[in-house]
Parts: sequence; C-alpha cells; structure tokens
Amino acid sequence: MVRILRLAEMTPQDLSALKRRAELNIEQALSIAKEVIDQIRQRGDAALIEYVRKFDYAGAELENLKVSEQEFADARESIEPEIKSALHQAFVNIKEVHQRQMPEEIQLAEIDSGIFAGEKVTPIASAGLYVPRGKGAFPSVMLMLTIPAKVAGVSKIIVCTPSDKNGKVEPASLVAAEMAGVKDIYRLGGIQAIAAMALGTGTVPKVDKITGPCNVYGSAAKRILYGTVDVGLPAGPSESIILADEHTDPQIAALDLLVEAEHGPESAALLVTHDESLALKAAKYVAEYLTKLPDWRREFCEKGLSSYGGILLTRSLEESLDFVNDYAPEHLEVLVKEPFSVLGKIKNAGEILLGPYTPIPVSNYCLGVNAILPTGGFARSYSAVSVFDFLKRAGIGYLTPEGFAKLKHTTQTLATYEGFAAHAMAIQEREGLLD
Ligand SMILES: NC(=O)c1ccc[n+]([C@@H]2O[C@H](COP(=O)([O-])OP(=O)(O)OC[C@H]3O[C@@H](n4cnc5c(N)ncnc54)[C@H](O)[C@@H]3O)[C@@H](O)[C@H]2O)c1
Ligand SMILES: N[C@H](CO)Cc1c[nH]c[nH+]1
Ligand SMILES: [Zn+2]
Repeated sequence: MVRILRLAEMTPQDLSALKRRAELNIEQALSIAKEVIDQIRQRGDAALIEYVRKFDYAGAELENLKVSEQEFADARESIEPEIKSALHQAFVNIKEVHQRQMPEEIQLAEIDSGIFAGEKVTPIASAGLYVPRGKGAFPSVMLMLTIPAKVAGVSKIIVCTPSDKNGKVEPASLVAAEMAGVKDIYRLGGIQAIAAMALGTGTVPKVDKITGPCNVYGSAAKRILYGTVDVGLPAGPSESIILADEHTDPQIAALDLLVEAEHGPESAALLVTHDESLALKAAKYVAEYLTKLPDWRREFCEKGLSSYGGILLTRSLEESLDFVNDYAPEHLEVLVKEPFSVLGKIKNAGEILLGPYTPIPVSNYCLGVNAILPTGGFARSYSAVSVFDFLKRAGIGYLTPEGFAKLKHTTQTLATYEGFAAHAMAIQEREGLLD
C-alpha cells in the first residue's frame, strides 16, 4: 500500500527529508568521482579506458570509443519503422518549439537620442551532451538535447552515452541523433564521460559546456567539475508532483503517480491533494496498477514511493499549492477541476502540464516542450533545457556624438566617486581628441 502522509502531522525533520529527495545523498559517489576525475586529469586516455572497462564494457578499446558509420547504418536497419516514425513526430514537435525560442541575433534600440543599447546573441562553440542509459533507453533524451543545441547553432556537438555490457550503443538513440544532425557519439557513461568532456583526452575533445541528465555518479562528477566547465542544469533522478482535488479521477491520479516513480529507486513521485477520499481511492488503484508493471519497474516504484514519494494529504488547495512552490518539482501535472485557474499561483516547477489530457509521458516524449528539467528543488532558479542553454549574450552599445555628450558628465561623476582615475580621464581627455 502506498503511504499517505498528512502534511499537518509531519515533523519538520520528516518534511525536510521529503523535500531533500535523493539528490543530496551523493557523498559516496563524490569520493568515487574524485578519484576517476583525478586519474583522467593526470593520465588522460589511459585512465579513461580503464574506467570504461571497469564500469561499462570490459572489451572497450580507445580506437572504438567513437560510434562508427557502420553502427549508424546498423541502427537504421535494426529499428522498426514504427519507432522511426514515432521519433520523427517527436523530432518535428521538439524542433518547432525550440525554433520558436530563438531570439533575434542582434537587438539594438535607441533608448535615448544618440544612445543605442542592446545585445548580440551568439551560440557557444562546443557542447557535450550526456544521454543516460542505465535504467532505460533514452532516444527521447537524445532528441531533447541535440535539437536545441542544433537549433541554437552550436558548431561542435558531441554526445556521450554508455554502451551495454557488450559495447553496443542503444540503436534508437543513434537514429535520433542522426535525425537531429549529430554524428559525433562516444560510448561513454557516468563519471568518465563527464570528466572526458570537461577535461579533454586524446580521444574525446574538451567542450565549453556539458549538459544532460544522469544518475548520482554523473551528478557527482558535474559537481566536482563545476568551475572547470559549465555543467548546465542539475538534472538528476526524475521527480513529479500530481496535484489533485476532489474532482480528479483517482485512477488517472494513480496512473500518473507511477510514471516518474518507475525511473529508479531514487525517483521522487508525489500525489498532493486536500481530498482524503481521493487519496484513499488513488492509493487503492496504485496497488492495483503496480501489479501490472514488470518486476524491476515495480520495485523501483515501491522503493521510491516509500522513501521519497507517496501521497501527501493537505488541508486545502492553497496549502497544496504552497507545498508545490516550496518543493519545486521537476514535472508538475495539474489535475484540479480548473487547471488554468491555478496556473498563476504556480511559481516553482520545471514544467507545468495542465489537465487530464496532458499527462507527463506525452511531454517526456513528443509534446515538444523540453523534458530535461531541473531536479532536487533547483526548479526554483533553473529552467528546462532550451536553446538558451547553448546561446550567450553580449551587450552591445553605440553612442553618437550627441549620445556621448549626454552621458559624459554622469560617467565622470561616478568614476571619480568610485576612485577610478583612468576611467574618468578616458572621458575627460577624449573631448579634445574627438572633434
Ligand atoms: N532530470 C531530467 O530531466 C531527467 C531526464 C531523464 C532521466 N533522468 C534521470 O537520469 C538518471 C539516469 O540514470 P541511469 O542510471 O539510468 O543512467 P546513467 O547513464 O546516468 O548511468 C549509467 C552510468 O553510471 C555509471 N555507474 C553505474 N554504477 C556505478 C558505480 N558503482 N560506480 C561508478 N559509476 C557507476 C556507469 O559508468 C554507467 O555508464 C535517472 O535517475 C533518471 O531518473 C533525469
Ligand atoms: N522523465 C524524464 C525526465 O525526468 C524523461 C523521460 C524520458 N523517457 C522517459 N522519461
Ligand atoms: Zn519519464
């Protein structure tokens, strides 16, 4: 039976454990990550291949870390047409959404006569994308990362994704990468993948930015390498809140609670409602639906729901909304009667899916919005992966003689006040030079 937690009766310690989820339990992974990163930093490829053999594929060789043209061809051959067309529909929607995100390359406005200010948007030169593969295949993640990077115009895009124990890279992920126009794929996973892309080795190029979801090992590596390279948003174990009221169908609430719970034992999936009758009915259906899952997925759900998730009973919709904003879930599904009426009150969530026809799996795959989202409470300040992850903005300015005349006194005054004599002099002396 899925646990039902009453918010009003929880101790501050229980509440804080619930909000912490699994993301912060990375002490042991941090010490492994430190060793692997140090070794790859010192010995490059020689250490890299040792760790690939140790953690992923015993037969790995440096020469075949990069996926070959033949493997792409084999993947194309082996994938069922139905999978290809599903990937294609997802590709089209995701591309459409991300193309609409693209800002103008140059925005320059005359904010006062003779004073032009704005910004210039430029893609980053290189990006290293991480597509996980431990507890599932993730061609959808391949699309969610490669498409925004491509649309943004990144010229050097590489992908790391772990192989299986026989060295095989997941074929649908290769087809997805090819669809997006990305061919530089390395069969590398976990810490060693993140370290290789951050530091560069003879075989794997160093990139300007790494992004992509991963388990606790990859997350530990990113934490250590923060400062060496831009490691993107914190995207760890999947998590969700299903927000429900007395009008929600308990079967739909139960089904959707299990969606993100099945990702792994660290996943945090919560059904938050103020309606006790709904909570009890949903709990009954959760037990029923759990029996329909394969054993390993059921075990993930049971573990996560009893440690990081479950059903949370509040005293009102307002209290539920306060909890949602405090928790800042990765995925939020709003199943209350009037979902648009609460939209304005939701401040912190990686994505907000409205109504019973917009379940999380559709957005995970093909709605078009990006499903790579901040976890661990970071939806408070981070956003979903988008083209903006791969773009940077430089301020641009231009002054006419009139504009300069308007600003010179203010500039000199502030420069003098701050004690920057050269700053003030560059303005003062310029006057005689510019006629
Ligand atoms: N936030 C998001 O947007 C989002 C999206 C998709 C998936 N996810 C999450 O990403 C995670 C993916 O994790 P995963 O495990 O499926 O794939 P993964 O690719 O992150 O992990 C596999 C790698 O872990 C490493 N590893 C495993 N055991 C190890 C050990 N004992 N020591 C050192 N390294 C070890 C291996 O090198 C392997 O390559 C899941 O938690 C999932 O919920 C998040
Ligand atoms: N729920 C994941 C993001 O947390 C995305 C995904 C891909 N496939 C299945 N789910
Ligand atoms: Zn999912």
